Amino acid sequence: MTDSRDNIYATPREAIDRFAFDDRVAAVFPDMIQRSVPGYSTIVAMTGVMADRYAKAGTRCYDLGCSLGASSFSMAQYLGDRNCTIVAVDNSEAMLTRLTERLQDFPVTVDAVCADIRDIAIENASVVVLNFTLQFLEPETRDTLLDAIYQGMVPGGVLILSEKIRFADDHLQELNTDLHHAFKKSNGYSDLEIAQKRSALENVLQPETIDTHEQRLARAGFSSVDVWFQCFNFASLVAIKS
Ligand SMILES: Nc1ncnc2c1ncn2[C@@H]1O[C@H](C[S@+](CC[C@H]([NH3+])C(=O)[O-])CC(=O)[O-])[C@@H](O)[C@H]1O
Ligand SMILES: O=C(O)C(=O)Cc1ccccc1
Repeated sequence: MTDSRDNIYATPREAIDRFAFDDRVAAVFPDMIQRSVPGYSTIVAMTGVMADRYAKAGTRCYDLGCSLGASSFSMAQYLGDRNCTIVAVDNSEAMLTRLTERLQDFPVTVDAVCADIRDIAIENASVVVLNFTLQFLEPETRDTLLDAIYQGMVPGGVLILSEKIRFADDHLQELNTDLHHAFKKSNGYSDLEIAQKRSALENVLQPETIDTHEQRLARAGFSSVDVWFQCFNFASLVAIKS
């Protein structure tokens, strides 16, 4: 299957609707995320490498906010012969429908669940992946989710948390926002597309600082926390439950 090119924001609009993971977005999602998130393919590929190290036989590996399952597919490459269940969760029906189609010819079983990640039980987890999902939750609900994830993990398990981040320092915030836009331009997005999508994401994607993430992870109980990847205003953290 060839992926369709994202031109959702290419033509001028009178009013910009709030960004939503609807059918139009799901149809172009692989192209959209690849051209919008610096380091996306590295983060997805290393999610598999880390799952290989941490996934314990007989446990579950959760992909929370899985979209079309990129992180699940990456983990499955390594866990094929291990007795692990991959649970992929997303509350967008458009994403889940497409994910289910993709799973038809896939040799590894992935349980695809259409639900809000705040409403599911997280149990017996050795790997939990939150790749660019927490940023879409209302900030006041993030602590409770992280607490539930920690409680549902086995000792020695890993959480991979990837996010768009903001900077407390105004100069760094401006610099990294500009560099991110330059990255998008170099990938073929016009100034209009960048500006219109930025409006659509206003109050929908709410980035936090790395400090805020690290403090929340520590409060939840994670013992070792590290930023293992960062490019401009995108970062990925690893957190271990001891
Ligand atoms: N409350 C929620 N419950 C469930 N899903 C949610 C919720 N809120 C948002 N989502 C889902 O989280 C996903 C975020 S995209 C993840 C990319 C993927 N991880 C990837 O590595 O390719 C990141 C991005 O678009 O920047 C979407 O599919 C939403 O429907
Ligand atoms: O495109 C952007 O500006 C982003 O911040 C990343 C993104 C990628 C895919 C969907 C929503 C946001």
